[in-house]
Formats: sequence, structure tokens, C-alpha cells
Amino acid sequence: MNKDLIRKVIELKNNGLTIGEIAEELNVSMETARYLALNAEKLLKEEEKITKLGNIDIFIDWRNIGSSANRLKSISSIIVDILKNRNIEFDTVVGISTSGVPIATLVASELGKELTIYIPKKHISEEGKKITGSISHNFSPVHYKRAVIIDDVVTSGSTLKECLKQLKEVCSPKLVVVLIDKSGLDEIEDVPLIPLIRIGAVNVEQH
Ligand SMILES: O=P(O)(O)OC[C@H]1O[C@H](OP(=O)(O)OP(=O)(O)O)[C@H](O)[C@@H]1O
Repeated sequence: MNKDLIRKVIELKNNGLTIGEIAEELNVSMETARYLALNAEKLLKEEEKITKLGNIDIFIDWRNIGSSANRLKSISSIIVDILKNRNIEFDTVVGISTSGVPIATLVASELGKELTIYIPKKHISEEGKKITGSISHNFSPVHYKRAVIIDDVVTSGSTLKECLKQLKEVCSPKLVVVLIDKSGLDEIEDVPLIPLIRIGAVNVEQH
């Protein structure tokens, strides 16, 4: 809901305008004007709460999975199941360094696919040089291949966006799978994003 619209409704209501006059003034239907006039204060409070929640990040600690290769294997089996279920055809699994790598390795192993590693630019520091992310030379090259990309967590989506922009220049990214998504995005750079778990904020009524 648009905060400015809600504020305007409150202002017009306080100025003594009728529902009909508010509808006309704001160019909305009578039903919308009535709903807004009746709920404006509550809606504004909710909007303000959502804005505040939007600035909160959540720390994800998944080391009870990551500290055990067997538990990671269970996670990778879930991803394998999703990939099979979706009938995704691909040649290589791209793991985003660092935390996406072990999961990508296990998925590639379970499906007999190649393994590619992408190192995001934030993990590279070369003084005086323009930094870009890169494909690690020790693993499979990605050129002209169909790729599934794997990472542990998406927060803003900027790491995956950077990776996908580069990959799209040289190969064909089909799908991104992550353990946990905090971004709420369904796709990044037009590539579908599938999380095993998605985290979102909800409004909690204060009592
Ligand atoms: O969506 P974003 O805002 O870009 O954040 C998500 C990225 O941040 C983390 O990497 P990080 O470099 O912190 O740690 P890592 O070495 O464990 O991968 C995570 O593994 C993602 O790659």
C-alpha cells in the first residue's frame, strides 16, 4: 500500500471530506476510499513497521549442517531431487565460493555432472586492478555449457547477480538453487531462483 496515499486519506478525512469527496479527490473508487478512510491509521502503522523490518538482516548459522559431510550430502540429495523433479537439463554445477562449493560438489557428484567454481569479486583483491569475479581454473570451464548455480544463502542477491551476469556472457544458466533465501526474489537476471527455505518478515501484532 502506498504510504503517501494513506497519509493523504488521513489528511482529507481530518479536513472533513466525505467518502465521496475523498474518492473524487484521489481518483479511486468509492469502495477503495471507504476502505482507506476506515483503516488509514492502522494501514499506516503497518506500512511503517514493514519499512523498519526491511532494514533488519538475519544471521543464518547453518554450521550444524556444514560441519558434517554426511549432513551436507543429505542437503545435496534434496537439491538433486528438485533438479530431477524439474527435468532440468544441464552440464555443469557452478558452486559460488566459498559456502556454495561443498554443496555444489556433492550435487555434481550425485548427478555425474561437471563442477565449476565461481569466485565472487568480493573474495578477490588485486591492488590497483579493476576487480571482477572469476571462474576458478582448477575446475571445469563453463563456456557454452548449461549450468545450474548453487549457493548457501541469498541476502541482497548481489553476489548471484554478479555471477549470473558473467555466466550469461559465456554459457547458459538454467537455474539457481540455494539453501536459504532472504531476498524474496523468484529470479535473478531472468534465471529462476529456488530456495530450500525462504525467510520473510511478517507483522506481529503488539499486545
Ligand atoms: O546475496 P548477497 O547479499 O550477495 O549475500 C549472499 C552471499 O554472501 C555469502 O557469502 P560470503 O562471502 O559472506 O561468505 P562465504 O565465504 O561463506 O560464501 C553467501 O555465501 C552468498 O554468497
